[in-house]
Amino acid sequence: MIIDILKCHGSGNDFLLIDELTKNYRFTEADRKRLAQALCKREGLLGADGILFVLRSEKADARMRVFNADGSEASMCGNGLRCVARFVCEKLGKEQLLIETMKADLAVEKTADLYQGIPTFKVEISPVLFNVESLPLSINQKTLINEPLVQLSETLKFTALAVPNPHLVSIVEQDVLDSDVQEKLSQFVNSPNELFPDGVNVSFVKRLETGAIFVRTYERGVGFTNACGTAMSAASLVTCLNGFNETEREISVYNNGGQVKCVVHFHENSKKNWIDLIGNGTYEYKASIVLELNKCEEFKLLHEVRYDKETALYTAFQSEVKTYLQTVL
Ligand SMILES: N[C@@H](CCC[C@H](N)C(=O)O)C(=O)O
Repeated sequence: MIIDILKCHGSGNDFLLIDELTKNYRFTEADRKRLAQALCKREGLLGADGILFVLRSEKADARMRVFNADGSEASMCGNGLRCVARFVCEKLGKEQLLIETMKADLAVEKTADLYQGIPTFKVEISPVLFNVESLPLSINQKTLINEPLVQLSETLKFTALAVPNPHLVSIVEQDVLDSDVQEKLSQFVNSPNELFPDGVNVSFVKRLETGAIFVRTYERGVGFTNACGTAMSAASLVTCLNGFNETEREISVYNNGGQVKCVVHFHENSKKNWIDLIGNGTYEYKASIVLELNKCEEFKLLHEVRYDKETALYTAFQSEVKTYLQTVL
């Protein structure tokens, strides 16, 4: 069969988007898993952090399913949702949409360019859950908010939250960021272990200045990525809880793939808490691949159309971010 692929990224967190909104591919669950494992391989012809399947929805404008590079399905993907927001907005000729995801229907909209010429989208990250069962995290307490988790570290403090995919966030200093602590700890919690039976996305956060943070994430099912949208949203919220940033105010979140903005809407007794994640949805190329679904690894690339202009604009933005980061990290 022939499958059309759109290669896109949000903050350098890159995806293969497959359109099932206007095309009838009819994948089984096993096909989706195999496609993710085969097409996302970095040493292969395509390579990506995950696949975004865009489907029809009965209750929203479209539905997004996200599969990590290892074939596991995630409940949410913030950077991916921005790419899906752009794709569906352009298909339907709209600027505001509702996208169905595994656990919530989320509002997305086109917004002012983050940097000249960069298509920018604001997406809702919710629900926000602190009860440890929602990750799940197996400890004898209801929540873990800026507290030690001695099984992982004797010195670091962690916050565990689901937005709604699971995140473990620690605010650290530069020496810890420069060390191999994050990699070792992330590999442990993402291998069979009793603390996080389903694994967890692990983010280390460095405070840069008021209203600005740097976030690096080891993603469940992938490894270190340039950026993780739900992690940057979760990290922004954690810095508000720690009193470093303020809710309802824009926070610049820097990452190894660029920068996004987050606005945290969180109030202790509020019925609904959420985070606005604002950033690019950049297209890299369109391609068609030929494969047999039971032999996904053996696919052939038919042709490619590249989006050179917008890719170049994003690269210019990234160099500005890198220059800034060299002065603060
Ligand atoms: N990169 C994503 C999150 C993708 C899913 C994650 N690896 C998980 O398994 O929860 C994002 O931008 O949020």
